[in-house]
Amino acid sequence: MHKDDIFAEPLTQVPDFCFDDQVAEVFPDMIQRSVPGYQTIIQTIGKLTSRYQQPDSTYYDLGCSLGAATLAMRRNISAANSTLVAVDNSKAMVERCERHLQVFRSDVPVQVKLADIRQQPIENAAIVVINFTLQFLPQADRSALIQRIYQGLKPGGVLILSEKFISADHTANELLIDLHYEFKRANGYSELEISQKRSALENVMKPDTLQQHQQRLQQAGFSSQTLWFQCFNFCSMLAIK
Ligand SMILES: C[S@@+](CC[C@H](N)C(=O)[O-])C[C@H]1O[C@@H](n2cnc3c(N)ncnc32)[C@H](O)[C@@H]1O
Ligand SMILES: O=C(O)C(=O)C[C@]1(C(=O)O)C=C[C@@H](O)C=C1
Repeated sequence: MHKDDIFAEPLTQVPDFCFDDQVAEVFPDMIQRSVPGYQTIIQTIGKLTSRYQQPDSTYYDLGCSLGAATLAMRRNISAANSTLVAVDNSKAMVERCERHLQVFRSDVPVQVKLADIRQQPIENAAIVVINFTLQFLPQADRSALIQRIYQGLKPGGVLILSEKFISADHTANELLIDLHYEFKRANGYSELEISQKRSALENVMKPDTLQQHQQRLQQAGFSSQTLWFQCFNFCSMLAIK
């Protein structure tokens, strides 16, 4: 696995973060060392897939990157006539995702698409996963996507939404951010790497509060929702149609 040292040297100007070749190359190491509970979330997406699968359905992974969640879903689908659709608008990610999926054999067909998730039709879905991707959409576009997902889910279908979040409570917010930085330090990132990555993400990743997410899911029409994972300022939610 290639080590993420993208922000290790001082940069005169830190460019906006983007999912280019350089990031795609180190992504497994980057996400593992940056997102607390990432492995737990991926494994649980697998468990939730075996629980909520339905025959004759489509499964979506929106913002699939290298396909970690796609693979976890695919490994756990046994229902007849299932199809997976994995979507990402980074060419570097999609190319690697396709190669990655070919390494493991499966009878469940996967379509990997280079596209904007805002344009991806959602139809006949048993499960839709958006793992740490909604946070990269302009805030004004988030509700429309969640509404389209709701409409594209079958009755009993589920949305699994993982996000970094902020807290409206200033003290709590500072604490969770600080604990996240401590996690990064413990995983070998230097102060310089942490601060340059923060600058790179500042303009491109705008996290919502948990309340905003919960309200958005409710307004879309989901009959049931729960936070099933939280570690520091990272969480995953499940919403059922
Ligand atoms: C943090 S990564 C997602 C990680 C991945 N879901 C996983 O579980 O390993 C965010 C991904 O979303 C993609 N992305 C961001 N905005 C997008 C958009 N509008 N349409 C499609 N993909 C998008 C990026 O290219 C990137 O690969
Ligand atoms: O490194 C951070 O501080 C993050 O916010 C982590 C985060 C994410 O939440 O998606 C941001 C970008 C990288 O793609 C991987 C993880």
